[in-house]
Amino acid sequence: MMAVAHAPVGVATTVGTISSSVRRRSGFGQFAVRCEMERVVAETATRTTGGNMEPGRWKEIQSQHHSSVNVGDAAIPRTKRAADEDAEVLIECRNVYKSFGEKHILQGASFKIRHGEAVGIIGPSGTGKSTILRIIAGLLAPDKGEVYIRGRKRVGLASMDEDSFGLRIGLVFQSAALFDSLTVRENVGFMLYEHSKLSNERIAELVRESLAAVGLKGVEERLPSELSGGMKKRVALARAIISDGKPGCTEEELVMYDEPTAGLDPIASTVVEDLIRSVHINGNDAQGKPGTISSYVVVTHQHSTIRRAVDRILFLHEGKVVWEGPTAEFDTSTNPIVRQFADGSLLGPIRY
Ligand SMILES: Nc1ncnc2c1ncn2[C@@H]1O[C@H](COP(=O)(O)OP(=O)(O)OP(=O)(O)O)[C@@H](O)[C@H]1O
Repeated sequence: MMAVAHAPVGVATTVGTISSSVRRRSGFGQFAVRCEMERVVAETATRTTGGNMEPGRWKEIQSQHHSSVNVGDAAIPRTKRAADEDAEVLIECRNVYKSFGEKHILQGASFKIRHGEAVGIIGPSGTGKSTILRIIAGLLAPDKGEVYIRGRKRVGLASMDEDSFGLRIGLVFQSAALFDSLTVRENVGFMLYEHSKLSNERIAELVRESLAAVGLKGVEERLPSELSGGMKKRVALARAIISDGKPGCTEEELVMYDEPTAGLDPIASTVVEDLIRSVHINGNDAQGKPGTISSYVVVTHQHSTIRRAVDRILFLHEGKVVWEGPTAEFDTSTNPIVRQFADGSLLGPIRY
């Protein structure tokens, strides 16, 4: 079972079970920033219902989704259906605003991520895609609006003390964010060295399993500088999905990938796209074992990644979700913003 390495931001700087050698070489100067890299457990409060999307569009997406999975859905009373639909929602951003000084980045972003989904967030550069991932992960607080984790509102930032409410959230950063001075084993096992009481031998075993799941063997003692760009991304993925070794863990996991294929050649991109699919519950990992990641979100600019790795797209522009729909509809959408972006045209509503 892939599982928890509870690693909220900042806390790891004060709680230390990691071996002093690993800790020393990770470099504490950079740690406060770089410990963001791993999974973050989300806190929350109030169960909620309702949506932020236009009612018509929302119904359309729901009917597409449920027509394929719920035979005889019409016979189920409306109230039960609504409750079931809400139960599927892992993350909801409701009217989220975020500014950095005078830069108003998010301006009322609203959307939901459901159990089992593979969602892409796309949009022009600087429109706030990475910012929204950080907000979902609880690394950044919105100025206004709410984030609900499984229907319960997160208050403040993610912290070490909070209850995960049955959902672990992992974030894989664009740069892979590996510690240059640590080996692959130490990087992949970092949060276990830091936050678990497992023996070094057990952690090494879990690291090996996680690397095997992403198709890497025999690289444990290498340094990141000895890896190709594609291998670094796979190591980062292995770190995001490492198991804590506890049997019977039932917590769901959402993983968010920030530009996982940026800078890779087309073949290396395909490998990473397929790996992302393979560790999802609908896939089988590199060892042929069923994936365990419930849902994932990919921020990307790459057309190949949009087409190969995600099923539904959220298009973010000027701080809001201006279009959403199945990946297949992206190419045929007549929305002028989507058309301009898909065609890479200089003409249209998006201004640079
Ligand atoms: N901590 C911060 N302090 C100040 N400005 C920030 C901070 N984080 C992000 N920004 C700014 O917010 C804007 C949105 O950044 P973000 O990285 O979310 O965009 P993006 O859509 O992911 O962009 P890209 O596609 O180019 O990666 C940018 O102008 C960025 O410089």
